[in-house]
Amino acid sequence: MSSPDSSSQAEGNAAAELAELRASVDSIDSALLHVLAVRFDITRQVSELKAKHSLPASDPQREAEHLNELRALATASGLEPSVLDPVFSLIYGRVVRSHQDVASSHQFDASLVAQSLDNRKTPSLRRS
Ligand SMILES: O=C(O)C(=O)C[C@]1(C(=O)O)C=C[C@@H](O)C=C1
Repeated sequence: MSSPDSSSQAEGNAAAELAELRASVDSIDSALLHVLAVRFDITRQVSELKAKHSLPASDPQREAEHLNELRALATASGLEPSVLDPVFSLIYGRVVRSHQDVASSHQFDASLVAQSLDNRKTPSLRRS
């Protein structure tokens, strides 16, 4: 049987090992966050491009094809491919919403410009 001393030492070792593993998890999460921020920065440019050219916000075929490529990559990296589905469904959902928001604000801007051009055409009512 282990003495109280050796079991508290084992607990201390486990706590130290857990802290070390958590530090690794934390740095990986920071890297993930950074990569995600860069991805959203690029898809923000896609939002602008799609809004400017009135392209559809969502492209299910591109999503399906890309997800298939990623599934193959996941398998090759020893990852269970199904973990990708909820992650990418969330990412695509967010991106499509951003595309829609940017498209609406472009439409709003365009209608304000049209309105102000229209107002300029309307003869002003002058009092005689
Ligand atoms: O590639 C596009 O057309 C995008 O809008 C980007 C993106 C993505 O986040 O990867 C987002 C939405 C589309 O449905 C497909 C892909």
